[in-house]
Amino acid sequence: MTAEVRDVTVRFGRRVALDGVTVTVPAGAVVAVVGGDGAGKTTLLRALAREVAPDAGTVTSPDKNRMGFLPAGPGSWAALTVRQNLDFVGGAYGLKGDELRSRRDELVERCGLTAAADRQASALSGGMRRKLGAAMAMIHRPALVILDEPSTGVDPVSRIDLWRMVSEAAAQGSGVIMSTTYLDEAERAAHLVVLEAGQVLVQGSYDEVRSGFTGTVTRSPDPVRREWSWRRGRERHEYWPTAPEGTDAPRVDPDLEDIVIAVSLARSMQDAS
Ligand SMILES: Nc1ncnc2c1ncn2[C@@H]1O[C@H](COP(=O)(O)OP(=O)(O)OP(=O)(O)O)[C@@H](O)[C@H]1O
Repeated sequence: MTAEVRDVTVRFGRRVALDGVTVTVPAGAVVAVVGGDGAGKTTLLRALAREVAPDAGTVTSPDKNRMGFLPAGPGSWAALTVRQNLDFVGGAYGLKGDELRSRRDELVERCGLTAAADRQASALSGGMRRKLGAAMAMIHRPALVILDEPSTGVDPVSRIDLWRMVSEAAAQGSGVIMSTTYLDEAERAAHLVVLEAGQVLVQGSYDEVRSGFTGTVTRSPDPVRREWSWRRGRERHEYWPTAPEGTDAPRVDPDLEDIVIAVSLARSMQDAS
């Protein structure tokens, strides 16, 4: 195990950002954290990076110099070029000379920024800047890589670069935890954690999450209970915690998006009742 939060609660004033959350990041694995706005993703990552102290529970993570953290903000210095940003953080982590240069050049190439290597970070697109920030978090091959929405704003082709970097870091033994709003991306992770309102709704491998899902999802242009339905393409999907009633709409094999929405709907209906 590389890092873990166990029964962690974090409060900001009266707001509970994390409520009894337990998540483990194994060495060599990628853990994806998904959840809506305000679900607690950033707080979970900041707790692991030891930027927020828990009000209850325990956080186990490596020393600061064995972690790499891409925060929710820009994650790089606007006035420095791509190469200078990487040199600066690499140097801060003790890399120097040829080792630093070759690791920097490798990462510049991996994240598709070779043509932009001498451009200031302020002149990069939002997506390029996220990739640079992710590269900066990995330059020293840390035991734990923490990435807060590295792929937000990154185009679909560049997301492949980013995913390759993340997979390589895990293949070399780092534990990686990243938040993402893209559920297809989360499906690729070894382990996924779905947060809502500071609590873990479900977690496990994609197969575990799928096999633990109960109920039925149907599809039709006209759902029977609109409040239990959501748009998917031209139709709507509808969740039935037990068997469907009053419809012979075809069933669908739910993907992660269906599962996350269905489980959140069930939770919010339960809270409302
Ligand atoms: N520094 C803070 N001070 C006060 N409240 C905070 C602070 N940080 C987070 N919160 C609150 O804690 C809750 C969880 O926030 P967090 O940023 O962890 O969620 P998130 O899942 O990352 O959301 P988003 O995707 O919108 O960033 C929210 O209600 C948020 O308003």
